[in-house]
Amino acid sequence: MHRVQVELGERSYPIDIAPSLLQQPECLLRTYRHVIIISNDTVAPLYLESVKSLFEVSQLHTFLLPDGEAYKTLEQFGHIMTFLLEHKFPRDGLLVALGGGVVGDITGFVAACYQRGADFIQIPTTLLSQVDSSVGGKTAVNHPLGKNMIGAFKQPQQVLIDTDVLTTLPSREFAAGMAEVIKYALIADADFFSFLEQHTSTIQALDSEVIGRMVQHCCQMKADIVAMDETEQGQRALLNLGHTFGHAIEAWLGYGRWLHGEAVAAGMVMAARVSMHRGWLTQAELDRICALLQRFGLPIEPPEGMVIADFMPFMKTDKKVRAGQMRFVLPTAFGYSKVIDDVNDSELQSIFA
Ligand SMILES: NC(=O)c1ccc[n+]([C@@H]2O[C@H](COP(=O)([O-])OP(=O)(O)OC[C@H]3O[C@@H](n4cnc5c(N)ncnc54)[C@H](O)[C@@H]3O)[C@@H](O)[C@H]2O)c1
Ligand SMILES: O=C(O)C(=O)C[C@@H](O)[C@H](O)[C@H](O)COP(=O)(O)O
Ligand SMILES: [Zn+2]
Repeated sequence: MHRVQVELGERSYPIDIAPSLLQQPECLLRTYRHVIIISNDTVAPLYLESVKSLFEVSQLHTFLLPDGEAYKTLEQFGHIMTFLLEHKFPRDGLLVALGGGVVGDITGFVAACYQRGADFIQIPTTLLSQVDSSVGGKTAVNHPLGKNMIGAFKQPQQVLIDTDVLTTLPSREFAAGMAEVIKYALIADADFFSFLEQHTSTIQALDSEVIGRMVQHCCQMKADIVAMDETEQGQRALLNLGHTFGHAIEAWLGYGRWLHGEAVAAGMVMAARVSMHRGWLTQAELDRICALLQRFGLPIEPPEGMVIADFMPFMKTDKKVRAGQMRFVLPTAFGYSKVIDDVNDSELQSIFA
């Protein structure tokens, strides 16, 4: 088993990573009298029984969301709240997020708000949620006018990552998770980029050892950044590489048309194009980024028909905007990124026209 610790003082917690972790009841840090598992109608038939058997409690209930990004909404948040109140869920109970990033983000937001704060644990079942969304405490729901616009920072009590669950994940979803994996390499780790290039086939074959190392590496990188800057006052914004463009794609298309990871992949290429325009990346480096994304079946262009003017309204209301100025995370060298605050409309027009 790999363990990564997120060091946040009294809000510190472990991330445990292992195959068959969900068969090991001793993986739970502490006991609760009342537990509510939140999942969806795709994941529950696969893993709900295993997760239920981890708990020995008098009160255990399950709430199932409809599946999909389109349901990461305030409306579903309201339905969960009603369910908790109807089941007299106490503030010292435990919420369990069993699913991908959609279930994790909405459950975390419920945990942040229910009676002003309840405990929750993350049991992420997609690659994307294992390497990214289950860690760091960003929780949210979407709004038609912007992605993750309503949310809170709320750290989980622990994160349980059973890498065996990836065997049932559709390949398109696995690829979407690889976009966030590649993101870590482009933020700060050129050696990790080479590792991913060298291990593409074993990763795609779900080699247990390679997947375990890769998930641990991403969780460690994210844990280190979050420990430095929990609420994104500075360095944490690096985790947003590709997201300023990517969130615009998701919102413009309508949530769920492109997967989050697909939008981030195309967004990272757009960010890399800005970097190349500024002389920070060579054409060969841009080609190398595109090649790796494409080997994992990810898009490297924005959706057909989406022009730079379509991005602008969303990018101008991105959460990173400060004093009215857009801020972008851009690679300033291969495997090294920075937050840049002097990109303007005309530069974007000239690159993407
Ligand atoms: N909080 C954060 O820091 C953070 C980070 C990255 C992404 N996100 C958010 O995460 C969301 C995307 O998460 P996602 O990519 O996990 O998508 P998702 O939660 O929609 O899950 C993807 C699909 O896979 C299914 N699924 C999940 N686990 C499965 C399994 N083991 N076997 C078979 N099917 C399975 C789901 O039911 C769903 O259909 C977005 O809303 C994004 O904004 C949040
Ligand atoms: O944890 C973070 O910080 C991230 O930015 C991780 C991203 O992969 C993730 O998609 C996050 O939800 C985006 O955050 P947002 O603040 O731009 O909504
Ligand atoms: Zn993301």
